[in-house]
Amino acid sequence: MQSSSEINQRIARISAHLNPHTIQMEGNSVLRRDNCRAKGGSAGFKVAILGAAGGIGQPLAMLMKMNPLVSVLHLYDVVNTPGVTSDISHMDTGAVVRGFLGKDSLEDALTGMDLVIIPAGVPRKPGMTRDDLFNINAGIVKTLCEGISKCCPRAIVNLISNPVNSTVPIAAEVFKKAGTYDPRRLLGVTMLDVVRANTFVAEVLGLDPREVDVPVVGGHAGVTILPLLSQVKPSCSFTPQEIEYLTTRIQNGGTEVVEAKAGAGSATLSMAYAAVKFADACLRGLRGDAGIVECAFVDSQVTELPFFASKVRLSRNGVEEIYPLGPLNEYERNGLEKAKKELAGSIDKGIAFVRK
Ligand SMILES: NC(=O)c1ccc[n+]([C@@H]2O[C@H](COP(=O)([O-])OP(=O)(O)OC[C@H]3O[C@@H](n4cnc5c(N)ncnc54)[C@H](O)[C@@H]3O)[C@@H](O)[C@H]2O)c1
Ligand SMILES: O=C(O)C[C@H](O)C(=O)O
Repeated sequence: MQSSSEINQRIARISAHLNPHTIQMEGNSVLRRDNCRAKGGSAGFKVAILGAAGGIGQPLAMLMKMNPLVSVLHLYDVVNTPGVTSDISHMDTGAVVRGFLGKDSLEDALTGMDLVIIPAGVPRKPGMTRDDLFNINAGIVKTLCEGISKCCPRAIVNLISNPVNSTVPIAAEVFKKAGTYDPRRLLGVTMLDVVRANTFVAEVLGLDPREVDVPVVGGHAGVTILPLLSQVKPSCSFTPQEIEYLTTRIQNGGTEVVEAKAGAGSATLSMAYAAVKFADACLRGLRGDAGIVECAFVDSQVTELPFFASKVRLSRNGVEEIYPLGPLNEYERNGLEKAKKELAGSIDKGIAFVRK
């Protein structure tokens, strides 16, 4: 026979399951939020994913749960987080997973985080540009960044939501307004452009993509995506036709996926892969590993524009060093001028959105 206190405990556990606002799911145990134990938690960093129930968010959450550098994983969305959290929390890896549903739980989701990854917002449909997402996603990113300023102002922020060329300036303005802006800690994620460039270049060269390193600079939309094919490692050369083919394919990689998905969204799986590769680099930087270099869209003085994507070295503080573009050939110099012209407008639009 069970005692009444045992029965009460069981009822509390069942009601915690049923009320998505009050549950926390930790490893294999489900506990009320006001009575939590970090059971099974390993030493590591606390990471929040905002938009965790989406097309990118779900595989990203799964891959971050597999990352040994993560001790606590917070999954926040305005829909469906209880199901995603329950599902992912059954994985027998070290990270403790907690789900947060709806805007009232944003502050709890963010408090104490070391890294916040943001794939929240609407994706493109065929015929749309990334800028067509501005009207909806600008407001979403602004609200989420206000929460970050308040609850985890020293967290590293990886911003995925499009248009990245405008959402990163929006985030910077929100942080400036709150007095919490540290340019080293805000990074627009352009890793998917690098991942695509490595893949497409490897195909042309007949190499394993893991052996190829293509710097991609500028921004994350159309002509602002500028692969520097003259700086590919291992050192190689391309015909003018190959350069034209590769540049166009890398710049249109996102559109290629949007069209293939025919209305069902944009890149999610390759993006989750790229986001985890980038987040892992940020976490290794936070841990103090040396020589972590990746491309990212950051507050920059590499050009006359206030934000620009180029190679950056990551450290305990986020972006420790921003590398210059290096020698460009004529094709790349022309590409750079086109990229800067379009980028300038997108950056201004983001800044104006917050200052208005
Ligand atoms: N940077 C890149 O390289 C890159 C690559 C692919 C997609 N993206 C962008 O990432 C974003 C997400 O794409 P997706 O395919 O995952 O879209 P999706 O619609 O599948 O998922 C988005 C998620 O965001 C959530 N969301 C909406 N408003 C929110 C809010 N206020 N707070 C928290 N969550 C909120 C939705 O509920 C949904 O679960 C899009 O803007 C897309 O363009 C960027
Ligand atoms: O193309 C998109 O709209 C999504 C993303 O920016 C991508 O490059 O795949």
